Amino acid sequence: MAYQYDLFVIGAGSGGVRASRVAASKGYKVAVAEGSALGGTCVNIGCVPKKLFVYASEYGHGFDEAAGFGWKHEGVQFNWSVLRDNKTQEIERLNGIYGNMLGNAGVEVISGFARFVDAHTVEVDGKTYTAERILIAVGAKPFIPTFTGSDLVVSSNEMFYLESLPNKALVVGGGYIAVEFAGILNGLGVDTALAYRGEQLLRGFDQDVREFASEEYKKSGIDVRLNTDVERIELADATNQNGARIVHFKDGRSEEFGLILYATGRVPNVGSLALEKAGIETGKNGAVIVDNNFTTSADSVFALGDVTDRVQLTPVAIKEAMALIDYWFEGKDNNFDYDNIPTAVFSQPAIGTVGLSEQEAEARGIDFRVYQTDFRAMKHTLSGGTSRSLMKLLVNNGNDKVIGAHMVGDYSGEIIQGLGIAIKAGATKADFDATVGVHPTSAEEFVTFSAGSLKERK
Ligand SMILES: Cc1cc2nc3c(=O)[nH]c(=O)nc-3n(C[C@H](O)[C@H](O)[C@H](O)COP(=O)(O)OP(=O)(O)OC[C@H]3O[C@@H](n4cnc5c(N)ncnc54)[C@H](O)[C@@H]3O)c2cc1C
Ligand SMILES: NC(=O)c1ccc[n+]([C@@H]2O[C@H](COP(=O)([O-])OP(=O)(O)OC[C@H]3O[C@@H](n4cnc5c(N)ncnc54)[C@H](O)[C@@H]3O)[C@@H](O)[C@H]2O)c1
Repeated sequence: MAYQYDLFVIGAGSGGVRASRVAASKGYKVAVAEGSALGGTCVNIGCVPKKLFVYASEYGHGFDEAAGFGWKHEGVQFNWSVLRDNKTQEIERLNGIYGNMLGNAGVEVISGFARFVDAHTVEVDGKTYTAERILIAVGAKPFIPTFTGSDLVVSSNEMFYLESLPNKALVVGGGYIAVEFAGILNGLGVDTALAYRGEQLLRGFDQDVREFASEEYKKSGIDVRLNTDVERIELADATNQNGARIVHFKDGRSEEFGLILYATGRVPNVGSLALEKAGIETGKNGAVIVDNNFTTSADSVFALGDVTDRVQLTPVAIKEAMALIDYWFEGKDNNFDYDNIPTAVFSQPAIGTVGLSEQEAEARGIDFRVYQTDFRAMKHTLSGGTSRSLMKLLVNNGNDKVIGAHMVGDYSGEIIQGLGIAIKAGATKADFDATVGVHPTSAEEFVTFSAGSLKERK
């Protein structure tokens, strides 16, 4: 049977854009349907605008820190609408670049939300399209638990377009988005509380990193409240939908906030796809189940990125797209390696991490040692700031290979990328020791760890 397209991609986000662009450049006839803005979550309501907000909020501390270096600042003011609108302008510029990139590659962009008709056919706004292969790259959407007053909170989606900044905000959650936005709000001068229902923030990260980061967030001015859960929320004035909210916590306390952000996870965005029409199986939270070649239970349908709910990161979605391209064009069987993915949390201070945490290494039964240090970064000797940095290296005693690197402190995200290469390449502690440090930096600590920094493990 002749199909209209070799490939129809649903969703022009991180994974979908890469897959459609490269497939088209290799000769496939490709269409991509996008119901919202080109570039997906990362470009529009994720990584990029978030990082711009982080830069903006870092100035908040920067002005104070500059005094110790001789700068005098008076009458410094922050204007939210300038930041928000400049950010939106930049994002629109990027949307245009994505449109050009797809157009230049020969990809047909179809505006609208797609849904399945069968395993080779999709429908967008009443029009049907057939394709030999269909790729689901629809990403994820915020999950907010349902409770009394849950309609009075916002998700990260809305944070990028707020009419105004509140005086006082509550962020609920303990993952990437919660700590990043708590840092942004705090840096922009909002009185910020971060409430997490568990014992410690950032589940899944190294325990020392979690504890250290949590303390640093407190020092930076965030009111971190652990073991804190919300019971219900109501309007302070029932006639003012946009006014203050009263949060009733489960411990009986109540408090007023101008804004409540729920950052309680993201779930696959499959609701309107009619996956059952194509016989596509889903798992927990609706995640599309795929095999190691990103093939769903329907042979002609593939899925990657956040919709598969494995590792929700842009570079992972992009690498998965490239692996799928290799499978389609080179017949290469995939064994995508989800180990040793470097990642950064753009909180303030930032966290960079790659490889195993101490707890993961223990769970795997590895015989390993840990080098660890924490110190006041040179900048803060004059800034008056009390923040400290943490660095940690895990080394396998069996073969001397570095199996994990973790950092909390300025530039962690930048520093961890290089360490990711070293660990991926199988570098040993001896390789790290043989590397000349860059002085004076924080990063040089990673190549100067000596026996004196060995951590006593229980
Ligand atoms: C606030 C925030 C900050 C983040 N920061 C980072 C970061 O710093 N670093 C990082 O690596 N990752 C970050 N992420 C995660 C990153 O954005 C995602 O992992 C990444 O975008 C996933 O790519 P994807 O291709 O799977 O989906 P997406 O980029 O989400 O793209 C999916 C696209 O599909 C479209 N779509 C959905 N349904 C349909 C349909 N039926 N028809 C047509 N189109 C449809 C959507 O509109 C969207 O454009 C962040 C996420 C958030 C929310
Ligand atoms: N810098 C980055 O690379 C970056 C930044 C943002 C997001 N992301 C990606 O997006 C994903 C989603 O981010 P996220 O922060 O929304 O999710 P997350 O899974 O990292 O964190 C969700 C948090 O919400 C808590 N939670 C869940 N249900 C709850 C409930 N009912 N009540 C209270 N708390 C609840 C969880 O315990 C957890 O702490 C991340 O896992 C990450 O992969 C990456």
